[in-house]
Amino acid sequence: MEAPATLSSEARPAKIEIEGVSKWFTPKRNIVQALDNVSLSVADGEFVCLLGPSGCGKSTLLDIIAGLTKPDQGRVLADGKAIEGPGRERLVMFQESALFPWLDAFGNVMFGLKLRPDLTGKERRRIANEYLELVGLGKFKHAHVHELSGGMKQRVALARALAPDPHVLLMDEPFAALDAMTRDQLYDDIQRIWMESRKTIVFVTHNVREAVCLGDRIVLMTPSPGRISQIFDIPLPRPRDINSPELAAYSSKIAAALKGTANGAAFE
Ligand SMILES: Nc1ncnc2c1ncn2[C@@H]1O[C@H](COP(=O)(O)OP(=O)(O)OP(=O)(O)O)[C@@H](O)[C@H]1O
Repeated sequence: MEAPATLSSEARPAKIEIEGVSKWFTPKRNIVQALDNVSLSVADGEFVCLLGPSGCGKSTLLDIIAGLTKPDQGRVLADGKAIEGPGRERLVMFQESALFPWLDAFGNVMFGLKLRPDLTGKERRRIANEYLELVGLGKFKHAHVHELSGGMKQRVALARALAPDPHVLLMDEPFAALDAMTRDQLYDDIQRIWMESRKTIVFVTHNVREAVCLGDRIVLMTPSPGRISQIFDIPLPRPRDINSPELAAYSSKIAAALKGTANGAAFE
């Protein structure tokens, strides 16, 4: 099950190449090393989960891929070019949906489409409708944010992130604040959408089962400083059922590996 980083992605071209990335923060005159010499290649169309305890640098790494934060050492390439800043080809979806409360669902997705000035207004409206249908919210396009459940808000956020057609979708614990039933439904949806679109997805989580349900590979990270400790291939067929015994078997192996890391006991 365990595989070196280079093996599983060698057949496909690399979409994202993280090369020797280190990052330090200096809060209140302390020095925190968030990432230490992290290297990882993510293949085109691959679904990679970054898994690890709080503080191991998952979000920092995602922000660096997004171009929101710069590494202090090393570099990240997207399609062979150094990432200089955020761009519409790499969009982030966060734990909190960050929707605009004064807009309805349709308006929020249309806002995301401002990143596509190449499209006409008519095309943007068609695409916004298409993505709201894709996430199962066609009937709620005129619902305002306060009328939507937590799961529906995350669906709108997903439609908003997908509609501009990014090459890479970066997801930072997008389902962590949702109840288990809503999450299970979203696991089905995100797998269906990924299988249809074959976007490259980098997904941050501290939930082992979630990572096994979604990832082609799971990148296990350890804190202080943030490093990659192991990479697991998950060759289970899709769509995967988070409650299946096969998935539970993988989860328990990975959870055991986590127990060997600092704070490993804190994992679900
Ligand atoms: N802007 C910042 N200023 C100071 N320290 C930071 C900043 N961002 C992150 N850190 C520190 O860097 C380390 C890695 O943080 P990061 O948020 O990337 O970890 P994480 O694995 O995503 O954690 P969590 O699962 O809790 O979100 C932590 O020690 C954190 O306190």
